Amino acid sequence: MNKDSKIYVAGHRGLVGSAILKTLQSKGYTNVIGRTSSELDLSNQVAVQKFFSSEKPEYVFLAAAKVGGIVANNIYRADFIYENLMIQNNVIHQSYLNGVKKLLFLGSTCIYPKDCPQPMKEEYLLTNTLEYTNEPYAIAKIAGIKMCESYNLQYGTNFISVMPTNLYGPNDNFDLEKSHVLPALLRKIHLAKLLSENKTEEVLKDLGLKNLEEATDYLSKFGVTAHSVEVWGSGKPRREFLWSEDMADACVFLMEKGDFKDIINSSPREDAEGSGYEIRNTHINIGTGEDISIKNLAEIIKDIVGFKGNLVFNIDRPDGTMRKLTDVSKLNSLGWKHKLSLADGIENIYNWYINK
Ligand SMILES: NC(=O)C1=CN([C@@H]2O[C@H](COP(=O)(O)OP(=O)(O)OC[C@H]3O[C@@H](n4cnc5c(N)ncnc54)[C@H](OP(=O)(O)O)[C@@H]3O)[C@@H](O)[C@H]2O)C=CC1
Ligand SMILES: C[C@H]1O[C@H](OP(=O)(O)OP(=O)(O)OC[C@H]2O[C@@H](n3cnc4c(=O)[nH]c(N)nc43)[C@H](O)[C@@H]2O)[C@@H](O)[C@@H](O)C1=O
Repeated sequence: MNKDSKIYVAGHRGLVGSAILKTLQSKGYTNVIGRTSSELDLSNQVAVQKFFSSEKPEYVFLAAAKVGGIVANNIYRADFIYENLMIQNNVIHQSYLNGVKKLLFLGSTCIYPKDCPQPMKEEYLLTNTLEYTNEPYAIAKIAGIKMCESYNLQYGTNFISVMPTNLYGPNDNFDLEKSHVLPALLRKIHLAKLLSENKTEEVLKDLGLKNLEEATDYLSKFGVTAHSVEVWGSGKPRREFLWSEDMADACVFLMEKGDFKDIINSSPREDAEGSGYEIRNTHINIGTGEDISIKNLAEIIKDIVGFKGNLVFNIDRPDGTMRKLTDVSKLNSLGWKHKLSLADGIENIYNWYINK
């Protein structure tokens, strides 16, 4: 990518897209474009066709998607598979038709089997059954990986798929029901602390409500009181967390590196001799290679926020996959490693949240 190359960041207001935009701008890229979902609905084939043929981006970061935590994935199953397939089909296909030089597709580590050997290597894709709570989303992401691979093989495109671990950072979704664990726990524990200190005005401001009774009623649905905070599941599942700006740095690093073939270790497939299908690994993991139990995560957040009450584990809520630790040796061997520790990241995001 040259500093004046036309770069389209799809989903530039989201957690990852906003971090990619910031990283590109700080590195001196001057021709970065974005569209909100109301300006350009990426699930609309005609609108995406018009956008690509008029704007002709040279590079594409595909960070627009229907995203949510375990419960959102489990409830809105149709929306997660439909919207993600539509968005990625439109953007990947138009990128091919319009001669995009390089595209980076963001998948997720939920593409790996539910009981995957740990740490999860790239080659474990499609070796066993998926976790049920996010199966529709994972199937859409696998379709995206296979789409990039297939276009590379058939049309000689330069499309890379990356599989990030659980991410967090500025511009995350803090909805108490639909968000991921880290922003949800941070907000719940923060609100419980405010309740315990009788900071009514701040509680109402955070929730956008008018009276304390309404607020306590609402918070009780999420197990948030002045004395305790509900944590979903058993607390035993382990997750790996990466700061969104480290994620963005890895994405830009990979886009600045050579062709996808230089990045994704190519080696002949044993089962594809003579077919022309010669790329074994289709994607690359992005993570820290370190994980933590949800119970420990909640305790760290509690310490950082300064809440003195209890954590209550609600086993009527799903645990999901018990462990999904990424093997990041491929990414590390290319020369990239994450910078921010989880404790520093939680401090950062808590400061961001209370000052936003
Ligand atoms: N968050 C995480 O922990 C993880 C995320 N990922 C992947 O990373 C990528 C980015 O996720 P994240 O930043 O967290 O998601 P966010 O929900 O924060 O942002 C997604 C963005 O996508 C845009 N978008 C959604 N639907 C449409 C549409 N129909 N048309 C146009 N734009 C649309 C939204 O735009 P607007 O704001 O304008 O409405 C939004 O800004 C996704 O592919 C996700 O699957 C992977 C692993 C973990
Ligand atoms: C990134 C990844 O994110 C999703 O998968 P997930 O990792 O299971 O998502 P999660 O962050 O929502 O939960 C992680 C763990 O944490 C527990 N947990 C405790 N208390 C809360 C809580 O208050 N909220 C949430 N959301 N989870 C909680 C929760 O029960 C689970 O055991 C995919 O659907 C898919 O989107 C995907 O790719």
